[in-house]
Amino acid sequence: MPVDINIQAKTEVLLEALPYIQTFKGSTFVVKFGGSFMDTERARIGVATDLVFLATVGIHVIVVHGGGPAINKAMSEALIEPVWKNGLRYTDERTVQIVEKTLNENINLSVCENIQIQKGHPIAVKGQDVFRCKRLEEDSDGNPVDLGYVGSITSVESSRLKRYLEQDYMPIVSPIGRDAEGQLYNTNADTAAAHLAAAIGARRLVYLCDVPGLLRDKDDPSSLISSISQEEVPAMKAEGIIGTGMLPKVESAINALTSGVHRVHLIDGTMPHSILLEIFTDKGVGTEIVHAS
Ligand SMILES: Nc1ncnc2c1ncn2[C@@H]1O[C@H](COP(=O)(O)OP(=O)(O)O)[C@@H](O)[C@H]1O
Ligand SMILES: CC(=O)N[C@@H](CCC(=O)OP(=O)(O)O)C(=O)O
Repeated sequence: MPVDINIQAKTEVLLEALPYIQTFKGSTFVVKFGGSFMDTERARIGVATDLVFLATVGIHVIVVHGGGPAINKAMSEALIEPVWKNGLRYTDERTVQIVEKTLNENINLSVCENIQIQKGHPIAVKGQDVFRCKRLEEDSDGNPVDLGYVGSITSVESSRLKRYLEQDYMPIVSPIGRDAEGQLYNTNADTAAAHLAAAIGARRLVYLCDVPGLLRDKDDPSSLISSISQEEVPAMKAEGIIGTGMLPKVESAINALTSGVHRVHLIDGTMPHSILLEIFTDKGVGTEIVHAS
């Protein structure tokens, strides 16, 4: 009887995934779900399916979501003009209320709903119950900045998240912090995800964005860099290859790697099932940033 090529190819895909599934079973992955592509239903459902797949094969998944475009929209409705400095939103008293409401009441619940539709077990977690912050006073180069209620994360209270993981929930966390007095702070979601990955001892940190990964020329999708070591990053920054948008991801990636995360992935969240293709195939589809050798 002739062998069905289709069945053989499908079998090969499943078998290629087996060693990865065996290796990652019981590990923790932190996945940052960027706001830039959340408005596409296909992407939202595709990402949710992949996350539920990871959880079903025994990987503990924590999602940190963004929501920049939704915050812009809510600010515009409140007649507030967004102001950005080095990729961070200037956040006054009214804006921090809008950020909190948009992220916790709108985006977070929508991400939970999509996970639930795919038969996963999400649990909504307000970032202010996890991230301890102080006012951000310096940028990443050490220069003084005044961004209002933008927070710098000082610690992560991970015990609640660990408990949720033990109970097989998938925590969905917003990027908001608070200080000891209860003041809320807006934090960059990329930075929050990296702090969380480091604190929880994650094996992988995955950034989902709206580009194929780190590109040598950001306007040319074919210039994808498949793998780099953290020690190559300073030269790429100096050459101007890593620009606004990618900068917080790559800088946070380095901090996470330095704090014990094994590997960081930058992948295209709009590409159908990019998470599965990156994690469970030999070649991957995005960029991986690995420890200095
Ligand atoms: N070298 C680079 N490779 C890829 N993207 C880059 C690069 N430098 C800057 N970028 C920009 O970073 C953006 C991704 O970051 P961002 O818009 O903040 O996404 P998100 O909101 O999903 O976190 C890309 O859309 C791209 O414009
Ligand atoms: C301080 C700061 O800039 N916070 C971000 C928080 C949301 C975020 O990071 O969302 P994305 O991942 O979609 O960009 C903001 O206000 O937009």
